Amino acid sequence: MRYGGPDGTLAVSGLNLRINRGEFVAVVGPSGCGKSTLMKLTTGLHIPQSGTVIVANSQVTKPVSIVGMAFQNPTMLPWRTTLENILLPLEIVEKHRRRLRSHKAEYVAKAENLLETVGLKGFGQKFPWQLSGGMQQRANLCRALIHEPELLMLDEPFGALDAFTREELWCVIRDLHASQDVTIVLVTHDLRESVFLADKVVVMSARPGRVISEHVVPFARPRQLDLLYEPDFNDMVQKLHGEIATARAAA
Ligand SMILES: Nc1ncnc2c1ncn2[C@@H]1O[C@H](COP(=O)(O)OP(=O)(O)OP(=O)(O)O)[C@@H](O)[C@H]1O
Repeated sequence: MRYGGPDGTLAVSGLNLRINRGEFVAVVGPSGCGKSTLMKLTTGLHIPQSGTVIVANSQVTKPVSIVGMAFQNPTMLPWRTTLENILLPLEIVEKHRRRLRSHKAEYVAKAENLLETVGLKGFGQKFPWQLSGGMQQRANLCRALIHEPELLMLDEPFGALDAFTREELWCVIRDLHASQDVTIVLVTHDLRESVFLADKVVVMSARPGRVISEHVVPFARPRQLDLLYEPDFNDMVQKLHGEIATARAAA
């Protein structure tokens, strides 16, 4: 995938990655290696000049509707309540749009249920600007999940949060993955986050990005935050750190 025409930036090249249904995969790598590009290729926001992207057995040629996305900065519409923001994707995805009109109460109940799951019970009527950064990020997750996506793409969703809020949200994501039949791809700079959450951590090379290694995370689920202090956990984090440092140096 190259941006900006034939002389533009080659963001990813020779990138091969297979993700199984229901799997939780974290993607890590040096800054600017093409992690976000990989997300955009997977969701059909960009179409590669060569190579193919296949999601749910179909080649991606346009934005994929079975996907939910959450990025670092929650872009909530300030004039809509949190609940109305969460319902927004349903107004966009054709399949849901018609149903939303006739079954509004059902969808509102679902949004309220999701708000409760992420610890925001009763906050649906607040406007986004009345919520803290961590609360907005939780609401952002609800919005990504409202149409029951089969694939959830998370691009640095907790990057802007303090360490405690981030760990709380790791647990929210962990529980969502355990309770819903959803495949999750998480792009992150935080190696502890990748090892705590994922089934498999994929390391990318420096730009143009390709996969240089894949590591199965051996820790049993459900994982508790105590795991962060286990020697085996820290060994794995350190190993990943070393690989990324080497990939950066090779650039
Ligand atoms: N729309 C675009 N137009 C031109 N170049 C782009 C565009 N988007 C990304 N790039 C370039 O492609 C390369 C890969 O970018 P990408 O955002 O995918 O990397 P990343 O690994 O997500 O970066 P970071 O770790 O800093 O978040 C970078 O050199 C970036 O400058």
